[in-house]
Formats: sequence, C-alpha cells, structure tokens
Amino acid sequence: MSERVRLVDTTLRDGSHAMAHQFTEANVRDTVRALDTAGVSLIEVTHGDGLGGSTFNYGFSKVDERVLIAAAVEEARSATIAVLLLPGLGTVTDMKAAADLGAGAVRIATHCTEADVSIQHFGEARKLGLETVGFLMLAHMSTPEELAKQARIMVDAGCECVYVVDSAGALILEDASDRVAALVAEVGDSAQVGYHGHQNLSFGVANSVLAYRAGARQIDGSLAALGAGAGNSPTEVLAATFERLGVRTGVDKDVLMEAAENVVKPYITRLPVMDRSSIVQGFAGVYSSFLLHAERAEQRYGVPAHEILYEVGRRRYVGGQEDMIIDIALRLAERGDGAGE
Ligand SMILES: CC[C@H](O)CC(=O)C(=O)O
Ligand SMILES: [Mn+2]
Repeated sequence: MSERVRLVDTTLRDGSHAMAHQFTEANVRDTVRALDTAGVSLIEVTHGDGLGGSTFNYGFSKVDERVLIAAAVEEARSATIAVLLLPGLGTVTDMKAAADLGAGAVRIATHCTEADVSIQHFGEARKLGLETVGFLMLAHMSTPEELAKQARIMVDAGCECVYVVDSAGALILEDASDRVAALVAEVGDSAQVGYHGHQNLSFGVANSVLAYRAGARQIDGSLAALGAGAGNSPTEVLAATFERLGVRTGVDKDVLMEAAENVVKPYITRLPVMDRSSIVQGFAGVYSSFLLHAERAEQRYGVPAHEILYEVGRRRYVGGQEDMIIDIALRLAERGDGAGE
C-alpha cells in the first residue's frame, strides 16, 4: 500500500446545512460512535456555519452546539473532535469554550481572498494547543497562484493544514488538482494540504483522488454525502475508492457503509441530490449552503430556487450574504418572470 491519506468526516458539520441545523444529541452520539469505530481520526461537529452560527441569518440550531460538541467528545474513544470557526461569526471566546469542552482541533474558514482575517485565530488556537486547519472557501473564485498566497498567510499564522475548499462544487478535475498543487508548492515544506469537495457537478470523489495525487493528505467527506448543496464527497465512497487504489486511509470502509445506511440515512430529512438547483450551484459557482435559503425564498416569494441561484452566481455573492437571497427573490418576484437563463 502506498502513502496514507487522512479522511476527515464532516457529516455533523457540513451535514448541518442539509439538516437545517436540526441535529439532535442522539444523532451526534450515534454518528460519532460509528465514525470512531470505523477509525476516522478527525470528526467535525458544529453548526453548519461554524461556532456562533446559530442565528437568524444562518438558521437556528435545534440543540446548542456546545451540547453537541460535549456529546461528541464523550463518545469519541480515539477520534479528535474538530470545530469550524468563521472569524467574525465565531469568536476566540467561542473557540476557547469549545476547547474547554474537549474539542482538539479547529478549522478556521475564510473567503479564499481573505486569509488575513484568520491570523489572530490561528495564533490563539495554537496557544490553546489545538490542531489547526485552514479553509480557503469558494476556491474556484481564485486562481491557483492567488490561492497559494492566501495559504501562505494562514500557514505563517500557525495553520498546520490548509484546504482547497470547493464550496460551490464548481471545480472540475484539473481545476481542483492545479489549486492543490499550487498550495503544495507554496507551503508543502511546513504544512499539509487538504481538499473539501461538494457533489453539485458530481466531481467530489474524482477531484479528491486528483487532489491526493497532487499532494493533498487530508480529504473531507460526509456519510451518505450529507452536506450542503448536492452534498459532500461520501466518506464511505472515498474509503472504498482509496482502498481500491491501494492508498492507506486507516479506516474501515464496511463500517462506514453500515453507518451511512443504518445510522445516518434514517435521520436525514432531505437527502442531498444533484437536482436542478444544486447543479446550478455548481455551474454558476454558488456557495452550497445557499440551497436551503433559496428553497425557502421560493416557497415564500414564488420564484424558482434555481433562478435565484443563477442570479446569486451572477452577483458573485459569498458566505455571509445569505440575506441577499431574499433581496434577489423580491426583485425577481417584482419582475414577475424570474431571471431567465
Ligand atoms: C459556512 C461554512 C461552509 O459551509 C464551509 C464549507 O464547508 C464550505 O465552504 O464548503
Ligand atoms: Mn462544505
């Protein structure tokens, strides 16, 4: 077997978007137990939009994320529990609270051109002794060269693994591996590089394989693909694929398949699929977590979600601009016929 790649599971964080942030404590306990048994070493548990994400703009959690993080920590025998933090939404105080609850890693996410807003958070995370990961979101909006410069900022601030995050599921094959290769060339001597994919155009797993070949050593997935948009690369498919390729992951694909079928699928309220709206997200480069917001706007204002998402893509909105989905829906409703395409 060749070199090891670490599969990181984000069912209980990215999946929060698809669940409209309604995870229960039992969902978290059952999923963490299964992932831990399968040998997954890093499990992310937070509101979909990270620490402090439970708000009017992003959607309220059913259960306080601190309760969920504590439950996850209690269930994990070997795995480390990671939390997501978007500077400006989550604070250093939130990060300290998560560390006090037993979280051992923080993944700090910024828009792909704004790594500088994470500098303080990486410094504080290292002081807390947390494993540190950086997320460069909506990576399709930057060139490989620009992205590599942003990765350098995160690594210099204390980030141990910096991710190319295909938030819109818009990257196709070399789009993904060229970005990973640029990051490896820039920071590979002092940090790892990771890859986080979405299935909007169906390339999550294929891009992950190419990312690995370009030097990524941490790859994200979600059980049963539970994640924003058309979902994430399914963790169980990543495990099976890397095993077929002879790449060691240290996880048991059969335990993961069992978990996807019998732990996660039964609680999914809306199965992520490549439907019209999520395909538009991949095509137009729209943040995957905007999907449910657009679907709600469709219900309220009678404008098709895919029309709203096309317009979001034209306007190049980024994370944090969820409220503008309402603005678009109102304008399209006024016009009476949607944006057309
Ligand atoms: C709001 C955070 C976001 O969901 C992070 C992520 O998984 C992505 O950008 O794809
Ligand atoms: Mn994601």
